[in-house]
Amino acid sequence: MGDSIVFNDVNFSYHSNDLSHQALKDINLKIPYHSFTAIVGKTGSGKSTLVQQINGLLKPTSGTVMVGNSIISNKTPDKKLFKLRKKVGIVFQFPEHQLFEDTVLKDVCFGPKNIGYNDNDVMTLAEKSLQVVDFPKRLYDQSPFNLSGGQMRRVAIAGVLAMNPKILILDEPTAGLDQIGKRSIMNLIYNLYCKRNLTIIMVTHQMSDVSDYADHVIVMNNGKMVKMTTPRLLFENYNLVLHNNLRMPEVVNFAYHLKQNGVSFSKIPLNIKELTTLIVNKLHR
Ligand SMILES: Nc1ncnc2c1ncn2[C@@H]1O[C@H](COP(=O)(O)OP(=O)(O)OP(=O)(O)O)[C@@H](O)[C@H]1O
Repeated sequence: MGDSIVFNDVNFSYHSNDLSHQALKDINLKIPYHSFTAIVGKTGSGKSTLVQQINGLLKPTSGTVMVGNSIISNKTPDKKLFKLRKKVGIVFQFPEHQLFEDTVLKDVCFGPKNIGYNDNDVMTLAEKSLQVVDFPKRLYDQSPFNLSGGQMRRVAIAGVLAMNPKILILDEPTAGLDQIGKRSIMNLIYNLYCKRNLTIIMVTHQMSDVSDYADHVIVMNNGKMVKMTTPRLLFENYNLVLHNNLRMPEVVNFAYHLKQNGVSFSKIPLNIKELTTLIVNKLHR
């Protein structure tokens, strides 16, 4: 059985002497092994801060995070986190921030080399990972900074996969991509989830991705976890959606998915009901 992730009373402040501005407040949650968990919430609600606690990039100001048997607290020495970082890979919100070598191939080799694989294994792992993300061989010697947004995302994902993580964290993996690019990256992530037995944790503003791929969803607001639930139950609790994450494209997606999931509009307050009906009609025109 693989590792689950447990947060026990986690608080976090970027300025340890100023507890009036906590980025995370009293977080208690459990993410099961081999689940696909989406994290949603308004800008600044603490999503990125939350996921960075899982591989110890940020350590809780108080409380603990458990990943399997590994424990992360503010007392955990950095050298103890090395093993954990092999197990938990993060693809950051801006992939260009994690690419720094002068060619794609060197970039993907960096991770496995850094964690101690020998040169032959490094090359095998890097090439295999680039194949898995469907990255064209003719571009291996290109600078990663000359690539399109979608290709850069693929290289960043390959770089993390080359370290054979068990848990893959993706912070807004489709931000800034067009619809085709978004769909293709999401298909790739979902394939990895199914074929590699990974546990996936994905920060997203795309409600349709929550409904299409996730089996659990965490709603954050102002540093607190408002709810951990299933996408289905989230859709049924429209007020929860409304108060935590309302942006126009999401209303469209939610209206559409409410309809698809056969959720009764009678559960929705009248003004929202009118709005969603209007949008759904527009969608099907
Ligand atoms: N490096 C930092 N130093 C100080 N404060 C920070 C830092 N990074 C984030 N914060 C603050 O912590 C809080 C949570 O930020 P976080 O980036 O986790 O939110 P988020 O939900 O991921 O937002 P977004 O959707 O915009 O990515 C915000 O108030 C933010 O301003």
